[in-house]
Amino acid sequence: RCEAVRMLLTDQGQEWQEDVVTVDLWQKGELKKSCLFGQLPKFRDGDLTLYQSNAFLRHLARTYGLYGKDQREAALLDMVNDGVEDLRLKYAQLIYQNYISFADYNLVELVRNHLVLAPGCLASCPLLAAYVERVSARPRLRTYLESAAHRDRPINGNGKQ
Ligand SMILES: N[C@@H](CCC(=O)N[C@@H](CS)C(=O)NCC(=O)O)C(=O)O
Repeated sequence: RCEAVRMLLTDQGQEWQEDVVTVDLWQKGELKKSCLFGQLPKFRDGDLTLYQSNAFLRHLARTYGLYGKDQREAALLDMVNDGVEDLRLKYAQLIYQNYISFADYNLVELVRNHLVLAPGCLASCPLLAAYVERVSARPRLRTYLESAAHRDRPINGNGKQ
């Protein structure tokens, strides 16, 4: 959420100071309570404090003459930036909520078969093991994988399972 701000400031030859918030500090809750919408990032320019990263960008755009030459251009730039925000929200959904494809089901199914035959086979592959765990833990999938329908279904047609 801050990277476009960093890019803008860098390209405009500006310097800034950052306070990096650790997950531990955030989880204590006090800072969250102090934030206007309960979220970071927070931006300070002199005595002006802002929340909402697009507001930071707009403020900096006004400061450094990056908001078009008149109201009409500013309106067009707002339109483009709102389009970028829509895309960012879809990106966030992909990364945080729906980061899986059909190939994941196919791979996890095959790796799980190996685990039935050789339960320790991923011992030296912690990343792969964690990935299989993560996909298998998706709520609907987990219920299915734990069901008798799945557990009792033979894996191999020749009985070698
Ligand atoms: N619309 C806000 C979104 C801010 C946001 O999503 N912040 C996240 C981190 S990127 C956050 O503070 N998450 C912690 C929480 O909600 O408790 C912006 O553009 O600044």
